[in-house]
Amino acid sequence: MTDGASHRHFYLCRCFSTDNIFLEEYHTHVRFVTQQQFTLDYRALLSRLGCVTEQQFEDVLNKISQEVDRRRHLGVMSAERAIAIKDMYQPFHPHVYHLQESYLSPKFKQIVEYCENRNTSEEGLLDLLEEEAAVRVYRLPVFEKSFCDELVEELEHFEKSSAPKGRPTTMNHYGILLDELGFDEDFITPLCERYLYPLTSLLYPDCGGRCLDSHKAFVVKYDMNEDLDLSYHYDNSEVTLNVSLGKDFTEGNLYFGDMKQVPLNETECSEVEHRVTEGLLHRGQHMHGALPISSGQRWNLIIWMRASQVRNNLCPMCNKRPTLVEGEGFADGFTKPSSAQPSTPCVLT
Ligand SMILES: O=C(O)CCC(=O)C(=O)O
Ligand SMILES: [Fe+2]
Repeated sequence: MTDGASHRHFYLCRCFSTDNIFLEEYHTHVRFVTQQQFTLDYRALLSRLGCVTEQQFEDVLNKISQEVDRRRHLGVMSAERAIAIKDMYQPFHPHVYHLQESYLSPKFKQIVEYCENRNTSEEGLLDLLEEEAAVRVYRLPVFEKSFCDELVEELEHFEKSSAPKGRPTTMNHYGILLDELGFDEDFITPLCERYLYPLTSLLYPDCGGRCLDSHKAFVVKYDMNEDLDLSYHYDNSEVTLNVSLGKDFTEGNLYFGDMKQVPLNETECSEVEHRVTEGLLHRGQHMHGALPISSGQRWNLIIWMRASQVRNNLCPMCNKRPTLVEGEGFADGFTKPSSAQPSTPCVLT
């Protein structure tokens, strides 16, 4: 990452163990600090959503307790899995772990080259991009098809192996955490630094697009017998890239509403199609979800890109100044101000 960010220490916000706990059955996110607070805040709402009996409420409390437990141990468990994977897993296509120019679509490289020129402008870049699929959601070619096929083959091979596997996010059950599998250093980090940040700098200067310094990368998978869709949410990112890798699928469009501050009843959604090899760039706080696929299998590469300078002021998940707690690796992208760090301000325009 820029300024040697990979050697920096990153943190989580304390809200990670209390906020945004997703209750699948009720398609809603909740906050749990104490049972008393939770009952007061959510009993009536949950009962309107169908959680009526004592037993149902008890089940909800148990689910929350399991999720909180999972989150508390997540960093350590993930680091342990990464070590075990390195130890026992034999990659099928070892070369896909190292980003090469030949994996990238020539048009993508041309767009990035444009961004690196001296006389660039957002307008000039928008002319080169495929389309603005929804407000400030940009479509662009990213990979060559042959690379997408090999990457999915690699991921399927990993899925079938006996190596330990984590869950990409609280909301996705199926998919792969790419840092655990060893994609960070030679693939995701160079993809971000060399290719994506020049783009985000021009497209999202107001959301930290010029000072992105860490990421969380994962692959989500939808299958007729597994997850079909994804509920409406915002990401734990400043800017997200979502690339369709295949395989064959029908439906499963993304839909975008408004920024998370806008009330739902004032929101109109627009649907955006996934096209294999192409990526969609969007603001992390732009609410979105995925419609169910109606056949096949859909794999997407998701990169949540984060700007410590933005999130250090306001945690995007609890909307408060973050209270830092220790985490592993890039954690959730928060940093402690330190005199040892260069203090070039990231200007938000
Ligand atoms: O299924 C998709 O394409 C969207 C996934 C997504 O929004 C996420 O994982 O944050
Ligand atoms: Fe998302």
